[in-house]
Amino acid sequence: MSTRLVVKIGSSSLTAAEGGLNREAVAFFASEIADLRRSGSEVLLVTSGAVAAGFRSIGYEARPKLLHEKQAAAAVGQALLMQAYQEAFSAHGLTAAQILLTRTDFRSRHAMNNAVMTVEELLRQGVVPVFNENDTVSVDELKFGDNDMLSALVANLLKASRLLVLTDIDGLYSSNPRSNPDAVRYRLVEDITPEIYAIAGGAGSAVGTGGMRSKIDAAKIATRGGVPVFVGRVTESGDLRLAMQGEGKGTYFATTLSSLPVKKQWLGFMSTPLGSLIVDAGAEEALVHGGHSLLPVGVRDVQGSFHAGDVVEVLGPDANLLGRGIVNYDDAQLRSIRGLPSGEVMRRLGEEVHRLEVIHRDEWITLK
Ligand SMILES: Nc1ncnc2c1ncn2[C@@H]1O[C@H](COP(=O)(O)OP(=O)(O)O)[C@@H](O)[C@H]1O
Ligand SMILES: N[C@@H](CCC(=O)OP(=O)(O)O)C(=O)O
Repeated sequence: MSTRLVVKIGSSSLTAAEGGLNREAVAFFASEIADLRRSGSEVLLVTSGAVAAGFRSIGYEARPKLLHEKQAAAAVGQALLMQAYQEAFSAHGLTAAQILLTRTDFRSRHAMNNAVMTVEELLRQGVVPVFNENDTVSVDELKFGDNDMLSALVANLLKASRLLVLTDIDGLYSSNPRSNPDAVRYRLVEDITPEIYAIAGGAGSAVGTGGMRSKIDAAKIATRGGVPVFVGRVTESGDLRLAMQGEGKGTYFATTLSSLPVKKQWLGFMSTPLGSLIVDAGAEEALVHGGHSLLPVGVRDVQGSFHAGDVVEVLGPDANLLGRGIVNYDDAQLRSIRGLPSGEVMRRLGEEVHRLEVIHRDEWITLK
């Protein structure tokens, strides 16, 4: 199978702080991508820059902060962005396709599977899919977060060989090098620990959002789904190839995990939980380390209103998130049997019980 790469380019790499699209930068990245395509790699692009490219054209002096202003700027900037990509790719004989997504598009597994099939078809036809969040219609609670997150979800769903997150800095440093000149760079991160989170700070420029922290969030999700990640800088011809080959100017995040089935990706990262179950220490151990299903006896508390078949979050005794699963009981039913041994559950509910487990292990993903 050919190498499949997801390349994410941040606003800071495509636009100037005072706004407006840097067409030379777009042409440069298109030529780097075309080079990889020529050697047989499939490339999917996740691009930011719509808001930054558009705000000056409609008269704002700086990147707008209000939602409707950002949405207006994105409506203009996304068209400019795609026009620039179309031109830049066509100079290399390539066609670009625009895919704008919001989180609601992935609420149902059916819709998500359909989007995956469309992208697979574009790749079969040799097209470069270009993703961005559909900023003009998505509001905060419907957002993926930022494009670092979107790129991780795309990389997992399309089972990429590697995710390359391109930004204006050559990787993760021991603290933000903009404020600490003595900061040292990490070349390889094998495990994304709380210490790694602690050193990652916010955005470094007037156009970037999320900073290093959102790249670490994205790396965590991608590596969880079996996709290794590069976060760094690509400024000279050949840099993207080096980044793909493991010799780039940046930090590599390794993974030993294999790819997650699409159903579990949906469950973990796209679904909307409708309630929470608090479980005891024994159930935490069984779910997270034992690979077992959750039984009523381990459920301490039930929050929210849900039906059998809905997605719920599961929290440990300290209220820490353990994971998500598809629940086999309605919330009222579950309240009446929580903490009970299985024999007692059968006695009380009898024929009402379709599946004894509260969450079956096949319908569970650990997120701890
Ligand atoms: N520990 C760190 N190591 C490296 N960069 C960091 C760190 N903490 C914060 N940053 C900042 O993260 C910025 C990159 O994120 P961001 O501005 O959101 O870029 P993009 O637009 O490419 O997504 C860097 O320019 C840097 O200032
Ligand atoms: N979707 C937005 C970008 C959001 C975003 O994540 O930006 P960045 O941190 O520059 O990758 C846009 O196109 O302006």
